[in-house]
Amino acid sequence: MEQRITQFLTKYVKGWYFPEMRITDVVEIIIITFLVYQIVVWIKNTKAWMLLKGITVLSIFILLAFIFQMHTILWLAENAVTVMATAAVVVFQPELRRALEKLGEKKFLTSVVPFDMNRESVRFGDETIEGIVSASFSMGKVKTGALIVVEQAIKLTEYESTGIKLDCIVSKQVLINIFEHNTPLHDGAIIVRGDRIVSATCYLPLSDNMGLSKDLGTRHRAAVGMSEVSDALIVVVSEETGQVSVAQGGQLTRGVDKEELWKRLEHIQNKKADSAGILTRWKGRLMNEKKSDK
Ligand SMILES: Nc1ncnc2c1ncn2[C@@H]1O[C@H](COP(=O)(O)OP(=O)(O)OP(=O)(O)O)[C@@H](O)[C@H]1O
Repeated sequence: MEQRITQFLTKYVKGWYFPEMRITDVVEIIIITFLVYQIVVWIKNTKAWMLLKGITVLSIFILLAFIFQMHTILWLAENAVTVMATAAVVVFQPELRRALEKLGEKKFLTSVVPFDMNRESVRFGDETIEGIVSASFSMGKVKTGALIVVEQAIKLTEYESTGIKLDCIVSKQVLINIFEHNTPLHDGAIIVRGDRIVSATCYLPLSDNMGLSKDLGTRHRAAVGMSEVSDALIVVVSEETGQVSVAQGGQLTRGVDKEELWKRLEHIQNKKADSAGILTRWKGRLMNEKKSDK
């Protein structure tokens, strides 16, 4: 294979210099390309994008200082590097944690190392999707605000504990009832794990993403914040406009329609839930719990 590549190159691209290439070099290039791409996507989707812009401006400034031999500025820059690197790690701790968690989620890792062999094949049923979609749009019609967090692989126990514990099957009626104005559970977010609502009135972390539209209030900021620190999909219904939006991976898609929301939920539906979850908590329907009327 390697010989054939070399022969081809020497035959058709004469006069060019090609260092000897082994298969491992090709694999290495592919891995590095993939890593660089992932880092660029990560930077683009987090506040690291702002940092990158700042670093670029600073680098240009230092380059100018170097060209014009401004020794004091160069000395300051040299000594500030370690402090700035430490500060960046502290500031970007949530993003770095999220990036490492994401690495652990990757399918290739689980296919190489079978960590969880007894996994469920479906995270939640179609009735749950139906319940979330129809409740969201019904609430949107009458401008009832709602915040629904659909948990994925990363367990949201720390956020669950900020709210009131629940244990009931997701249905359109239950969701509408929870978010009804002036009821004890309407404030904050609910967390959906599998087919069940496990907590209501939960407090979510607010995003400090400067790029978010200024007309968005704390409900939408909380949705984006939650999606920055976890892999959850968050459905937001605006009390002001009745619009249904979806936050995932730090990105907010505003004004989705029924089909789009259904597709987004369906996309995460078939990602497998981990076996530990199955052992410690039941997420599906109990024998005597019937499907709700739609
Ligand atoms: N950190 C949070 N965690 C969970 N829920 C929150 C959080 N912050 C605000 N909320 C919810 O959002 C409501 C306030 O929404 P606000 O009007 O500020 O946001 P908004 O994004 O403009 O949404 P809307 O379009 O519905 O008005 C609160 O009553 C509360 O239910």
